[in-house]
Amino acid sequence: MTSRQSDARTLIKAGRRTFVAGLAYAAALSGFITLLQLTVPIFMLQVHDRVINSRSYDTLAMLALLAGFGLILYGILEYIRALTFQAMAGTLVRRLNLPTLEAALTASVEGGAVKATQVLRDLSDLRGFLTSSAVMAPLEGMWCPIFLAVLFALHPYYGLLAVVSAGILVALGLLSDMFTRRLTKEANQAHIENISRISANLRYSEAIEAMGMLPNLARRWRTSQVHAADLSNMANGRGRGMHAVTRVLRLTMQIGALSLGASLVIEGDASPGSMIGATIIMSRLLAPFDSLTDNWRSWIAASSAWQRVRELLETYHAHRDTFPTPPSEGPLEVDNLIFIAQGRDLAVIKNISFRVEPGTILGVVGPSAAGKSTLARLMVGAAKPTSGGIYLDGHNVYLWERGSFGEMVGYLPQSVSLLDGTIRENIARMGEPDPRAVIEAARMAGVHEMIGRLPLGYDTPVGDGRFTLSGGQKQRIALARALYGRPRFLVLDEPNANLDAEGEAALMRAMRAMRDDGAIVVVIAHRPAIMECADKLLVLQDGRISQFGDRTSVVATLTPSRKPKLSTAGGAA
Ligand SMILES: Nc1ncnc2c1ncn2[C@@H]1O[C@H](COP(=O)(O)OP(=O)(O)OP(=O)(O)O)[C@@H](O)[C@H]1O
Repeated sequence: MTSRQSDARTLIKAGRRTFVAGLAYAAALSGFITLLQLTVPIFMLQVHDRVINSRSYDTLAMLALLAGFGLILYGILEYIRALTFQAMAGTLVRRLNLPTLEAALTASVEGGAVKATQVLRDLSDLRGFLTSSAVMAPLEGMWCPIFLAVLFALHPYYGLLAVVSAGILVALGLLSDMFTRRLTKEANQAHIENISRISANLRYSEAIEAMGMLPNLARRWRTSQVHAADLSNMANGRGRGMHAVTRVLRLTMQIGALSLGASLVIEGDASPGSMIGATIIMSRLLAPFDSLTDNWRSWIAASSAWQRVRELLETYHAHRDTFPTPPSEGPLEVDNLIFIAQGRDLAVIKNISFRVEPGTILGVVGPSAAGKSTLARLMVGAAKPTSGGIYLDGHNVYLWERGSFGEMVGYLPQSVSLLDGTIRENIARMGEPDPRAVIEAARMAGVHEMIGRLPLGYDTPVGDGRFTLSGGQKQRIALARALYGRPRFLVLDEPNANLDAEGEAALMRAMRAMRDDGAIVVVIAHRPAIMECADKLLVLQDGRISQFGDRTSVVATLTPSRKPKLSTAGGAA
């Protein structure tokens, strides 16, 4: 068992414990609530059998007082039970929120974005379920024997009728479940996949719009939607049918109870009061069975949601250090690093090792699909090495506590996306912005003046889906975000892809300033000009290091016959 799994299991166990403890407490409360539900039938029984016969107002007043007290207590306990579930839902979601979000992030990095979105939805559905009436239904059902005991005490026939009726309703519930369970599950799954697929596609709305792909997408979506709707309709149809049968039977049973009571009264075997009381108790007893199937379905849906949360946590819960580590002042060491992507056989990074001292700019070049971006992701701990490791001052970057690691690291990914917030918030990495540090980072990225020219300046809202900035502007703001707080370790993946000459010059100035400050700067680029400021060059080819050393000596060893293969390195020459 890996540590990642054991950590996730502790979390899952804690979640289950919270649920079971809350359920046990609520079950005990439900016992008292069930007893107090007898208030009205017992009151009616007493009024019929005592007050009407004795014509005593005193007795009526006393009974009304006792019943009032019982009902107030009932209301209070109901309220406490609802609060218990609310607290349980709150605790469960609070405990799982961050780990689930972290696991969802890891899943997204590893290509499981659709699954991740669904699970975040599942967590919120679980919260809804835990505060719904469906979760209470079995608790109420488990105290049914109290009602049964009272019915048997009133007359054995009432008890027998109740047992038979409850048995029939349970059998109907099971039958209904048997008819609908598989269909409901398939319909839910189809619906989830549908929504996830279309929301994933909507992120590429510009390409869809520009190339007129909507009709094709709509056709595909409609086909899968019709399939999901068919399954859902079939399951609902069967469920509703069974529900109608159950309801009719339940009402018939109540009529049966009243008829039985009437014949017992006629025979002199029971009092009229007991007839009224028994009918009410009978209806209370059978009421939960009415929505047995609906509640059952909610439980199934909740258990599937929990299953998905569990799976995500077990598969993607990243085991990292929880103690902050001080910023590194030491070298970057890559040690026998191998990376095999999930579900792939072939390694993307094939056993590479190198070392870079502080105060160095390392340029990484190589042909397309050589593994450069993967190496960048591994360096910043966004991907987990399959074996070997990457160390900063001797500490494993993947295991590093994320908060302290983030303070020390600047990363500009290949595909830049700004988060939903203002420019100021984005540069400050969505934390509390330090105005001086924000402006310093923006100046270093050469973007301060450009931001100043925007109508709302640093308060301009940006993020996916907002079209306020050009590609180059976004890239420079993302560069400022990477430079924020003068990180000791800077990884820039294609930072000049969208930059003009002025932007590129600012970028090189920033890289040199960081290097002179003692930082390690790793830069991946296809456009060669930027490699002029590199101290060392690493040529990556098919996941292996083909050259590594001082820029001048690496460039010198690149023979003309090899240059075309390494267009960027060749350019650097
Ligand atoms: N998570 C992953 N799952 C599957 N394949 C992956 C994953 N990460 C990387 N790869 C594969 O590894 C190879 C290298 O990808 P990478 O993005 O690192 O190349 P690159 O050198 O940065 O290329 P480019 O210069 O075109 O950006 C590609 O074939 C890619 O499909």
